[in-house]
Amino acid sequence: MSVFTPVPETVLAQWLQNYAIGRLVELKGISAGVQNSNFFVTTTLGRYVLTLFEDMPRAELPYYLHLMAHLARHGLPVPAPIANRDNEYLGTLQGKPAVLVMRLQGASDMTPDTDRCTRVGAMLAGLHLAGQSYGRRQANPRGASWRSEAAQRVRNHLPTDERALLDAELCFQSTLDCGQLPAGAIHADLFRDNVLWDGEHIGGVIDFYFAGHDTWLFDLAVTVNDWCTEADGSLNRARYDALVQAYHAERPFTAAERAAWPGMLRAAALRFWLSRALDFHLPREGEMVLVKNPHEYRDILRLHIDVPAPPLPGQV
Ligand SMILES: Nc1ncnc2c1ncn2[C@@H]1O[C@H](COP(=O)(O)OP(=O)(O)OP(=O)(O)O)[C@@H](O)[C@H]1O
Ligand SMILES: N[C@@H](CCO)C(=O)O
Repeated sequence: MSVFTPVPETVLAQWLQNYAIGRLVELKGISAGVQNSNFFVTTTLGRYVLTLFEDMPRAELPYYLHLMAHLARHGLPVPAPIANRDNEYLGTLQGKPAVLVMRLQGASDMTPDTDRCTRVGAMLAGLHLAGQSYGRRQANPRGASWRSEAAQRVRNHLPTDERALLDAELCFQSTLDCGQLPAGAIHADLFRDNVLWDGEHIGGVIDFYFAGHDTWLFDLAVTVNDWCTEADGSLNRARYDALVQAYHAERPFTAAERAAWPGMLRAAALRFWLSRALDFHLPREGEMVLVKNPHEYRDILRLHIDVPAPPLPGQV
């Protein structure tokens, strides 16, 4: 259930008068999603998604909304936010920050084939290149400093073997120098459930609410860890090759990126192990978070340590 704040039709119909998108025809709560309240909204002029932000600080929202607008303007299948009559993306509805975005076509695919991995790799490279001209900057909210701080909060709740793994990994991560890696606006959560497929095409890339400024390689590692792993955490070589080669064809890897890659796959696995372990061991009272299995990402991390991924393509 992911309508945490109900919106009566009469209230929405009134609120829509702040916009130039016609009159309300239909309002329907969306059952997927665990962070915010989402609704499909149909008006006499089109189909939209309404999001009420439940916990996110209002001051951080413009970065995400303007990034979505920027990427949509560059032709990426990203939902463009709708400006109201005051020319603002962000409004207030039922006391919560609220936004309307375009509703995109398609449904997510949790068992993608190599063709779909190829399309995702190429799209991610395009997203990074288009993001180069985005003027705003906000740090990755789950970047290296968050990871150190989250590890300190969770470590005493872990069993001994996991604590040893965590300590060793933090020590390893502290030796990595990412200063030479190309960076920019990244999605940072490009999991399979955040891509909508419309036939063979990507109809939509959604959920930009973990986006921020970080290395492009970190974004690729997050994506590979979700799209190219088997249930036991091991890499599926065919999907891996498809995704990284398609990315490389659009935005060739640098020598520094090829050297940093094994450590970056580990950093990306650590990020989701930590966020899931925090939600599991230290659930925040009053926050509505669906707890995902932390062991999945602990195991992906272990496998990256034991069996380093094949090198990225490019000149050695
Ligand atoms: N622009 C859009 N066009 C079409 N469908 C959308 C759009 N935005 C969201 N959806 C649908 O709403 C569902 C929930 O959205 P989303 O995943 O962004 O929820 P959330 O709670 O904000 O985030 P989280 O993934 O962290 O739970 C998606 O699975 C998708 O089906
Ligand atoms: N993609 C995250 C959930 C937050 O969007 C995870 O699988 O842990």
